[in-house]
Amino acid sequence: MYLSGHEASLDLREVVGVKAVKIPAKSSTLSFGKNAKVDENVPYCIEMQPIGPLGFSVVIITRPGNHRWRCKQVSFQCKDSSLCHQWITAIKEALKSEAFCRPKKLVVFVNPFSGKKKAVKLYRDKVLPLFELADIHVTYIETERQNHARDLLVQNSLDLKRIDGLVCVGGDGMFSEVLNGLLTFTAHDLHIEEMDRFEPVAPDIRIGIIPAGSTNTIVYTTTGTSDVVTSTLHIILGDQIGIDVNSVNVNDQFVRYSVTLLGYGYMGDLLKDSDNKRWMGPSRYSWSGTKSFLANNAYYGEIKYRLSSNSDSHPTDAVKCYSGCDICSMAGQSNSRSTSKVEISAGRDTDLQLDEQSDFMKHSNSQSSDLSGSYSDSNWRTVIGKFVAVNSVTMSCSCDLSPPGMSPYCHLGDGCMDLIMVSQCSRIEFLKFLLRTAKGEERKNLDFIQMHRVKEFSFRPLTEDSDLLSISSEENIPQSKKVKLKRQTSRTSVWNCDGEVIDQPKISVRVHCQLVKLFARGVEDPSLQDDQKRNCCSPSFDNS
Ligand SMILES: CCCCCCCCCCCCC/C=C/[C@@H](O)[C@H](COP(=O)(O)O)NC(C)=O
Ligand SMILES: Nc1ncnc2c1ncn2[C@@H]1O[C@H](COP(=O)(O)OP(=O)(O)O)[C@@H](O)[C@H]1O
Ligand SMILES: [Ca+2]
Repeated sequence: MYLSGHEASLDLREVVGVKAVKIPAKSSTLSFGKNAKVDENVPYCIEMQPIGPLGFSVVIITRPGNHRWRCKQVSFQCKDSSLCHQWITAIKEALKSEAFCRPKKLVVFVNPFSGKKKAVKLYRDKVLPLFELADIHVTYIETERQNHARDLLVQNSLDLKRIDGLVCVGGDGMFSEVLNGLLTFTAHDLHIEEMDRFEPVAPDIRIGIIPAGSTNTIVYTTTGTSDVVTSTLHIILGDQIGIDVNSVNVNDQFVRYSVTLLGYGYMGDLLKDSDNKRWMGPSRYSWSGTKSFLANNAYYGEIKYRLSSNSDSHPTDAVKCYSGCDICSMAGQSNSRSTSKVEISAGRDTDLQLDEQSDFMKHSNSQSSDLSGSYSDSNWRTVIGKFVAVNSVTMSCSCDLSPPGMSPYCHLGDGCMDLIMVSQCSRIEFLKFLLRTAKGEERKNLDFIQMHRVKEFSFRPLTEDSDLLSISSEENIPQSKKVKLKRQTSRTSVWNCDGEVIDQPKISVRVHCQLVKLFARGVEDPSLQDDQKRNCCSPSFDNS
C-alpha cells in the first residue's frame, strides 16, 4: 500500500503517524491540491499537485543501520486547511484498518528500578511522544514492588479483554513478570489449572518491551538491538512474532514460565551472587560473573532430554533465525494444526534405570569430565556427569555482552530449545568457552561441550547415597576417596530462570511453540535491501 506522489512514495505499513504542520516557505516538500484522489486500484494511493502554504507531515521509519529504526518526516503542502484536514483524516483512518493490526489501547508497566533506574524518564521523553503521534491510548502504571504487574494481571484488574497489548518498560525480569501474569490469567480464565504437564493456552494480546533493564536479551534477540525508539516503533507498527515459552516444574509441580535462559552452575551461581548487589546496576553481572568464573565450581547431575524430531535442525547448523524465518513459520503452522492436542512424550517410562547407568558408565568413553556418560532410547537421552554449567536457551539470547548470543542459531519460534552442557573443565578451558560465546565463535570442537536441540529436559542433582553408589559403581574406590566424592556431590547450585533464582535444583522443562506474541518481527537479515526487508516479513498482514 503506497501513498505516492510526483517525487516520492510512502509505504503505509511504515507510517508512524501524521500531523498538521505549517510548511516553512523554503522547505523541500511534496504538495498536492484539489485533483488529489485515492486511486481505487492501488489502495491508499494519492496523487499530489503542487499548491498552497498549509500542510501536514507524515512520519515514517528509516533504517540508519545496526537494526536501529528512526523517524523521518515527509511534509506535504495543501491548498487550504480543510483539504489538509481531509488528508490527515484519510491517512489516520487507513492506518486504523484491521489489516495493519496496530494497537489502539495499551497498558504500559514501568519498573522505575530497572537497569540504571532511567525507565520513567526514557518512557516520558522517548516513548510517550511517539505513542501520542500514533494515537495510541495508554494506561500508565509505575510498579511499586516486585510482582505488582503480575498480580494486577492475574486478578484481571486491568480488564484485558478491552486492550490490544501490554508493554513493559524494563528488563527481562520485568517482561517475565508480565508474561507469567498474562499466561496465568489466560489459563485461569478458561478454568485450566497450571499443574504438571498441563497445556498452556496462547493469550489473545501481544506484549511489547521497551529496553530499560540490565541484559535486555529478549529485545535484542527479537529486534537485533536494544534501542528504545526502535522497540517503540515496532509496537506502533503492530509487528507480531510468536515466541517459544517454557513451562518449568520443580519437583513435578509447575512453578513458572520462561523464555530466555535456564542456567545451572555458572549462570545460577552468578545470578545468586548478583541478587544482593542490585545497587551496582547492570555491572553486577560482570562482577558476579568474574567471581563465579574464579570459583570454577562443578556439580554432579543427571540430565534427561528429548531431542527434536527434526534431525536437520541443530545448534551448530549455521542457519540464522531472521525475520520471516522458514523454520519458525513451518513450526508455527504445524503447531496451529495440532492446537490443544497434548503431545505424548515417548520414552519417559523407557529410560534406563540407575543401575544400568552405572554399568554404562563403566564402559563409557568419558571426555574431560572424570565421570560422565550418556545412553539413549529412541527420543530420550540421558547424561550423567559433573558440570560447570548446564544452560538451556529458547532463543539465541543475543545481548550487549554477547551479540551473537548464547546459542547463535537458536530459533525464536521453532518449538525447541538448545541445551548446552559444559562438563567439568579447567578455568582456561571455561574462559575459552565464555570468550567464544561472547564473540559467537565456533565451539563444537571444544570436547567438554555438548549441544543439542531439544523439546524438553529434566535435571536432578546427584547428591543421595544411592547416587553416590551409582557414580562410584562397583569400582573398588577406597573409603577416603568415597568421603571426598560425597563432599563434592552434596554441593548443589541454583537455577537462573530468566534472571530469577530457582533454589531447588531438580527441575523439568517443556517448550511450548510460539505460545505468546510479541510486538516485534525478529532480526531483519542485514544482507537484504530495505524494500526486501519490508516485504520478506509483513507480519501486520497475517490476519488479513
Ligand atoms: C568474559 C566474557 C563473558 C561473556 C559471557 C558470555 C555469555 C553471555 C550470554 C548471556 C546470556 C544471557 C541470558 C539472559 C538472561 C537474562 O534473562 C537475565 C536477567 O536479565 P535482567 O537482569 O532482567 O535484565 N540475565 C542474566 C545475566 O542472567
Ligand atoms: N517497583 C519495583 N520495585 C522493586 N522490584 C521491582 C519493581 N517492579 C518490578 N520489580 C522486579 O525487579 C526485577 C528486575 O527488574 P528488571 O526490569 O528486569 O530490571 P533489571 O534488568 O535491571 O534486572 C524483576 O524481578 C521485577 O519483578
Ligand atoms: Ca526456540
